[in-house]
Amino acid sequence: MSGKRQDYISWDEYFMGVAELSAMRSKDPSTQVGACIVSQDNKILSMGYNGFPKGCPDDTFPWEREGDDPYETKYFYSTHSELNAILNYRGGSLEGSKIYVTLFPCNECAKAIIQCGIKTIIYADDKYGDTAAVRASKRMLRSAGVELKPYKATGRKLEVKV
Ligand SMILES: O=c1ccn([C@H]2C[C@H](O)[C@@H](COP(=O)(O)O)O2)c(=O)[nH]1
Ligand SMILES: [Zn+2]
Repeated sequence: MSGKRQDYISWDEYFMGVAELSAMRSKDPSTQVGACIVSQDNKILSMGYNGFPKGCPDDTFPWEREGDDPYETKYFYSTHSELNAILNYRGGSLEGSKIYVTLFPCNECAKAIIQCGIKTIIYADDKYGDTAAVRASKRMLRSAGVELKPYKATGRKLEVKV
């Protein structure tokens, strides 16, 4: 046999795969989200997943979605995957980069994405697409000229042995 392998994964499969793998680090019992920021020349710049900030332990802060008191729900505390990926970056500017996300970014993440100069979003799931938060997100992103690309799933199962 000669020549290169033919069944290697595509760039999109690679980066969405990294976003999916990042999501597997999330402790959120209902929705695990992962993000992978990539340069224009396909270098991985940063990654993130949804979770509580440093110093806010996973075992003492609440993971509940609902409750009489919002103080005891996760929403006040969880840092979204996209924001974590942006904040995790230590290299300078993210201007012109792309972000692969397993879930379409909310309005707060959209603001951060726009302001740090990310120009393309490749997203897998859009399960909250009908909510005001995601509609507002799309409104801002479109207005700011950020390209929104649904990820075209290939159905390939990526297996890693660890
Ligand atoms: O843009 C987003 C939107 C949401 N997330 C995180 C925040 C939460 O941890 C979960 C959503 O939980 P639900 O139980 O599905 O409401 O997803 C994010 O990381 N990025
Ligand atoms: Zn968000």
